[in-house]
Amino acid sequence: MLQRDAVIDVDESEIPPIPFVLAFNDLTYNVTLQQRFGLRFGHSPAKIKTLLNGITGEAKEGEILAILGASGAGKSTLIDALAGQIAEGSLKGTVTLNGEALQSRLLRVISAYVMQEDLLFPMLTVEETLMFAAEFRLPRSLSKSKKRNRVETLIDQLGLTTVKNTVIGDEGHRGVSGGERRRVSIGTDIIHDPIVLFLDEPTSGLDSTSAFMVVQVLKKIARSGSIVIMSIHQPSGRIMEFLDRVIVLSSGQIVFSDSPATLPLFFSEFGSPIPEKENIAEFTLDLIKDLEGSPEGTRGLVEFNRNWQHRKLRVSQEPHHNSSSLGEAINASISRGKLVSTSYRSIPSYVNPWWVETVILAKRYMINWTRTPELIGTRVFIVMMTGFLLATVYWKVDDSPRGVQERLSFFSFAMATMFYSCADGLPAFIQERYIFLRETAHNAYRRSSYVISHSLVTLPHLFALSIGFAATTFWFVGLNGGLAGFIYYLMIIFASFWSGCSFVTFVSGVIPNVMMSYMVTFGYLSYCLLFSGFYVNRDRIHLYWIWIHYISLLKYPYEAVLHNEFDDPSRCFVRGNQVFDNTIMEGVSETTKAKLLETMSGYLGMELTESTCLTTGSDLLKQHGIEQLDKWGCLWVTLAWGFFFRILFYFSLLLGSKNKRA
Ligand SMILES: Nc1ncnc2c1ncn2[C@@H]1O[C@H](COP(=O)(O)OP(=O)(O)OP(=O)(O)O)[C@@H](O)[C@H]1O
Repeated sequence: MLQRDAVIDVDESEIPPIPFVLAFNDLTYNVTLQQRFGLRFGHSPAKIKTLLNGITGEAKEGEILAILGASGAGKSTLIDALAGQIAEGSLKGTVTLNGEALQSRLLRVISAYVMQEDLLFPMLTVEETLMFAAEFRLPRSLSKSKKRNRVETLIDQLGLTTVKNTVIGDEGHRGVSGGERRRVSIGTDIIHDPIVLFLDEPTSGLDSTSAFMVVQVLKKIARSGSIVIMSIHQPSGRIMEFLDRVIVLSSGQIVFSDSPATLPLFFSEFGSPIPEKENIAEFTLDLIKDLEGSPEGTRGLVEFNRNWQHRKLRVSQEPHHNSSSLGEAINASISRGKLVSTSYRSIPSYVNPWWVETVILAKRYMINWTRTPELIGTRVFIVMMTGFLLATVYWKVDDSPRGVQERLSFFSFAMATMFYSCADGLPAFIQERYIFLRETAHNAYRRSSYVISHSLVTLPHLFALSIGFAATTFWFVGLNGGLAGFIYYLMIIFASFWSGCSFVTFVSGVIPNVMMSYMVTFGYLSYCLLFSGFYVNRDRIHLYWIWIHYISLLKYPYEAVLHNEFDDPSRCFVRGNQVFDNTIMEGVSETTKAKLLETMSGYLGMELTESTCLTTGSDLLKQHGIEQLDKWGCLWVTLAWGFFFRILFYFSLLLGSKNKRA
């Protein structure tokens, strides 16, 4: 239940603000370094590396707490520790919000974590991107118009009004600028108006103006009643002015923790005054680097900071903020218009039922997909071009022994086309996988909804491709079975597309690297082709490789089309006349021919004439070892492979998205 609209008329000045205070005490995080296998004998003791060492501090509502430090100082680790991204048990110390320990379920509702990468659908506009985020994260009870209002407010807050109808863009499509993209990315994470916002280097990769604008937006967000905690590498002087508190880290230890305005005094008392006109952040980081290189290290500075903190505590008259409970603070903040449900403790894990999630996901996919006509066009072109080539190369194949051979090779190539043409989806699947990881990290939707919607949206497209390919090849190649044969041929092509694309989707779920997934896909599909039964008959495959024959995705559709082609008992492929026309009989005397005819008739148990059928379609199927499954069995198994890989895809997403640090 969302409260903003119910309390919109409350006079905010009447409600005493109860600030949120996030406190962390003595955070310590150690990791055991992996020992490499070497040539040394005996056990070498496991090495422990301390990434965070006794970190204590606090962050308050309305303020930005920035974590500074050189590369490797532990900034991201500290953000992860505060954001609950380190598995329980590995992190020592406490993190509390107004005195209450932050459980991961509570964190998921009241916080947001903005990662460094901007993982967004490239062909959606800024407004659409935020609207979909609203559909996933705002309660279902909230009307569409209220969700739209929230998006409009956010667009305004993020300074994106002028580009709200511009697409995000990528390498191949012009879109919003890098700074704007970063702000959209932040927007998708804060759509639910979080109390605590964590950002890992939100300004990295941006020019100074864009970085400044991002921090300006963060300041606005903090002022609207949130705690903003971010890591930042080297802030400019202008950005430093926006920061309320700064924690400077060196090798996982705090070397400074206070308002940035006190940095000059701090360093002056430490004995290293900051020269005038020097960038404070740059000076700080350079000094730390120098100290880290000295034999003493930063020990002196750590100690000096500890004394500085004690002195400050003694002098400070500030009342302690943790006096009000989290519940009181949240109620007060809801009254002031914060978009948090009063039932935040019992909020369901997902805001929508699975079928709504499936529909929203499908809609988003379709919008993004239909805006990349070049990708759709390339795939259609490749499939249709292959169909056209096959139709012309195998034009009206006859039933002679050579024609039979050509039919077999046509089927083998045609079925492999379905699988290879699915591989073009690999990069897109992999890119989308990262968006999926980001969104499911905060329970935007169920993994199962994603898998279902992903499967459903591909079906119409695969069906259209199947019709195109089947229509171009069936009649021109002269395949058997009339309309019923065509319908079956269409079904098996569709089933092949389905199983091939399911396999490719599964690979993209397991291997996040594009090149590696291409290699695995093509490697596996070439083994499928080799063991499909076309190159080597089943009865000629060695026993130790026979299992590949059975897991070959191509075996079943290949056998299916052969059944469709050769099952007809009225068709004959070798007649008696072909025996006599054969060049083997050239120069053979009529007496010998008559003798031979008599012997063969005796062998066959019937009179051999020129019209006697010597090889029927079922003989051909037997010769090629295709007798284990009938045509419908082959179709069902092909379809079942598709479902099997979709289920594996689901499990790969389930296991692959447990992304907390150990
Ligand atoms: N699982 C791990 N095992 C061993 N060392 C680790 C592990 N995770 C992080 N580290 C090390 O801990 C240190 C701190 O890492 P962290 O990513 O927090 O640094 P950072 O200050 O955010 O750096 P950057 O600005 O480059 O992102 C680094 O030296 C890193 O190599």
